[in-house]
Amino acid sequence: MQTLTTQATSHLLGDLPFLELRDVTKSYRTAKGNYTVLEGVNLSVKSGEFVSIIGHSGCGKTTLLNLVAGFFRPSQGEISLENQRITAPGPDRMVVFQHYSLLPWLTAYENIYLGVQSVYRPKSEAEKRQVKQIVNDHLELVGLGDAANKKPKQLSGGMKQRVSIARALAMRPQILLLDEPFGALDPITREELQDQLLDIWRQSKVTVLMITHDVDEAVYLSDRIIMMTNGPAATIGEILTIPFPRPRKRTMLMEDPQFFTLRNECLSFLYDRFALDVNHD
Ligand SMILES: Nc1ncnc2c1ncn2[C@@H]1O[C@H](COP(=O)(O)OP(=O)(O)OP(=O)(O)O)[C@@H](O)[C@H]1O
Repeated sequence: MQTLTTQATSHLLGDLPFLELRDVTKSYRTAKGNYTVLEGVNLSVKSGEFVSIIGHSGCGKTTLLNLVAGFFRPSQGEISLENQRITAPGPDRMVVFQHYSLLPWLTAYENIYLGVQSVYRPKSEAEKRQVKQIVNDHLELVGLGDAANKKPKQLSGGMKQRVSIARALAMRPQILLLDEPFGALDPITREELQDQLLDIWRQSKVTVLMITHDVDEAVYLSDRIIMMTNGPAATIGEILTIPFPRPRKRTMLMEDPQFFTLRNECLSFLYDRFALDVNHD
């Protein structure tokens, strides 16, 4: 077991604190007063780690991701990346949403180019060539070199999501924040993209924080699964470490009894210990 855990986490880049959430509370101001979504969230993520967040709808997963992205500030507590407090969005933290958010009038290439040039602001011809190279490299990375000149309406859902991931990665972020990235895709495309995401993650060594509602997906992809309690004032209820070595092979994992033990731990957390009261008013 010890060997397995060491193998499984050997891709992590050091033991220094990377992303840290300390006593994070977030309240929204509403017409009925303050609504506390998250309370006392503490989390430490290592560089290169793949962490998934699961929890019932409305418990505050997107709020948590938005706080790390810097779209909002915590009401209390603090979030830091490499000991620098996060106070605003930045190219070191890129978000990929469920619904692609590509500009429909631009090609796949142009969608990525727009983001990259806003970060690098190339002036000389050499810098412009470098930016073009970065865009092409990332289109290749997600296997879309041939679709560079297609507009979003000419791409499938899976291809659009790959453009979104390429666009985010092309900014060379330290953290990739994925908000249900495969939620809108059919099951086969979803599995293909999960495998592709694992390849990309291994190549880019980016740290990933991903929200998902799919327990199998979380167990297959993650180093750790963060399980959120129900809101209001949700917090981290439990953290599950996934000990499978990498690279992982889906077919082998699906035959491993430990896969089902881990999956059942998540399901029991969600549907026994933190089941939603569907009969509430
Ligand atoms: N800007 C806001 N103002 C007030 N309330 C908000 C705001 N944003 C989110 N909320 C509320 O905070 C709670 C948590 O929302 P959030 O989107 O973070 O949950 P979630 O776990 O990501 O949900 P889902 O899984 O359905 O996407 C919800 O009750 C939501 O209505």
